[in-house]
Amino acid sequence: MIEIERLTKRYGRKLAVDDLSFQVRPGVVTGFLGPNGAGKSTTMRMMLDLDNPTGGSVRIDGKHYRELAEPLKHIGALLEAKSMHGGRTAYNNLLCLAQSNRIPASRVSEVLEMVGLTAVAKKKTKGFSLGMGQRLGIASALLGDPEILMFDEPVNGLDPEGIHWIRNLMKALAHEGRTVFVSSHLMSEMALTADHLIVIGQGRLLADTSMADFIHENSRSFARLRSPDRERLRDVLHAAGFTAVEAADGVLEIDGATTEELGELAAREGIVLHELSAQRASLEEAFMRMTAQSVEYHAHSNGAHGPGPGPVQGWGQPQPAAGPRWGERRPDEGA
Ligand SMILES: Nc1ncnc2c1ncn2[C@@H]1O[C@H](COP(=O)(O)OP(=O)(O)OP(=O)(O)O)[C@@H](O)[C@H]1O
Repeated sequence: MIEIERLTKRYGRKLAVDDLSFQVRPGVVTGFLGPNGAGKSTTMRMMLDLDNPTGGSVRIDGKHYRELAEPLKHIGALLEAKSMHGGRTAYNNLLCLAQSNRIPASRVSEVLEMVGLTAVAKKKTKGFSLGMGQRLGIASALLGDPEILMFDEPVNGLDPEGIHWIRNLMKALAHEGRTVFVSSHLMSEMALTADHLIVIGQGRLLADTSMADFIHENSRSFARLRSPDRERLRDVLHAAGFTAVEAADGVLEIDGATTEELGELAAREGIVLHELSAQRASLEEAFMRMTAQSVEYHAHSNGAHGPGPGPVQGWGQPQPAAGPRWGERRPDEGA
């Protein structure tokens, strides 16, 4: 278990992490999300005692990192900018780490095998590809067989097979009862991997919730109906008390009705349907709605980014209906 309490980090005038409190629990994969510059890496560095907090604390299994005698046996981490000694072989890089934590040398071969690097164990790491470097970083995280694992952007540089492998590895580690904390910019990947989410924006906690609730609370769900008899369908829906909105492709979109209700209504009225489908936003859309107000860097473009944000129900308080999204201009930015 990782416990973050009132964690704060200030760099000069920049408040990178702002009074952040949350816990990362064992047995599930917890995703760590936030727009660029939200403070994720700073938070992760403070978790590993690589950066000193301005205020607040991090506890790893109830202790501060520096109180852990052999930290690799408690927490293993893959950080984005993991530095390995390029002049050493993969094996020797891991052996040095193992020796400093009184981990038997036999474990080095074991973790190299686990990450698929046995064949290049005796090669110097300076020639490693990004993907091989990631695998070696993951091997170093697994070295001490720790109960807590932290991965910052683990799929960076991995090919589809590698992405599949790391996804299954994280799930398996969580299934064994370990604490798994992972950050990623790849929303589709996060949606497939994480059970729980911690979302931050501008250093502050925006959400601490299950994946399912996050998507449910931050997205519009509606039904799509397509019929060659659209006008009559619209009248029938209206008479039944449903509001149908016509989308650009001529499909009717109806909020607040189940596909069962709508299908049965159409059948009763003898209306042919060519499509009847339930629509639910992706994690990416939900994330963009949730974090719209806290995106630090905005690209200047004409912003072709799918459906615009509608009213959002946040955590106990209503969020602004339509904030700037990635690729959009903020109202105060002028032409
Ligand atoms: N050493 C530093 N000195 C000054 N400012 C810093 C330093 N490290 C981070 N920051 C600032 O703190 C904020 C948080 O940065 P951080 O790298 O933690 O964000 P992040 O969520 O990991 O971003 P990204 O998704 O882009 O990796 C940013 O505004 C960043 O510019």
